[in-house]
Amino acid sequence: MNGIFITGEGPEGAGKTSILNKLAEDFSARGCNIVLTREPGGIRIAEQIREIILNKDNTEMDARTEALLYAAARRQHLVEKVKPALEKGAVVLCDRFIDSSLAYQGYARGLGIEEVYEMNLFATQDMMPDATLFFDITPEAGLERIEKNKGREVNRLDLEALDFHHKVYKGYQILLEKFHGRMHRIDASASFEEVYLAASKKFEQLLVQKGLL
Ligand SMILES: Nc1ncnc2c1ncn2[C@@H]1O[C@H](COP(=O)(O)OP(=O)(O)OP(=O)(O)O)[C@@H](O)[C@H]1O
Ligand SMILES: Cc1cn([C@H]2C[C@H](O)[C@@H](COP(=O)(O)O)O2)c(=O)[nH]c1=O
Repeated sequence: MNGIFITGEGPEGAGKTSILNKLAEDFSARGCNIVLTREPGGIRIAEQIREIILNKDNTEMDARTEALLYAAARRQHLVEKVKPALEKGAVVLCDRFIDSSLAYQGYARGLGIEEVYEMNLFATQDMMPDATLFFDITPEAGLERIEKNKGREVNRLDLEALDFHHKVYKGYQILLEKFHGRMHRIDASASFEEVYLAASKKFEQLLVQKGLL
């Protein structure tokens, strides 16, 4: 593939969406071909699956059903949007990807990181991101930001107990070790300006290395 596939990961309220939006805006202005997208979603079918997964009324959803739905949305999004963009040499910037499944379904839901990884590799045909920016924040601090953000709709996973969000955080720490070459930790507890500076520095480095900037 000619482009580069970069994902943003982290617990709820880490600031991923805000930072990725600004990266896309600023680097597009510098002439980069940025495709900003998200998971679950980014295309029609995956947005429909998102509605099912995140609907607050779907409290009876089984953990494996949940994991399979995320993987199904991922598959469709990858073939329909991500791969074609990469083939055209774009910088694909995706808000969450496989690591979310490993942290949330694999570790926090207790399905097993390796089991969920295997199932997702079937969905992606072994495709993984080139690099991942991990926005590191404690669950308490992230959830506090979300509470202050009155405009944001609360989804089914936000409503999980604090213990679940602690497990998600622990899951991500395991992934940081497992994928230390790919995942780049960014301290997301700092001010927006400081977090953006750290993220844009790393992002720029990745694009330069790939010859895309
Ligand atoms: N560094 C920061 N300091 C304080 N508030 C921030 C910071 N970054 C983002 N915020 C605010 O925190 C809230 C959550 O940010 P954002 O939606 O970008 O996080 P997120 O990681 O995408 O969350 P989620 O994954 O739960 O959707 C927003 O109101 C945003 O303006
Ligand atoms: C891709 C993916 C996501 N999740 C969870 C993480 C969040 O709680 C929601 C997505 O909401 P956001 O506001 O867009 O961050 O879904 C997950 O559990 N597993 C996944 O693979």
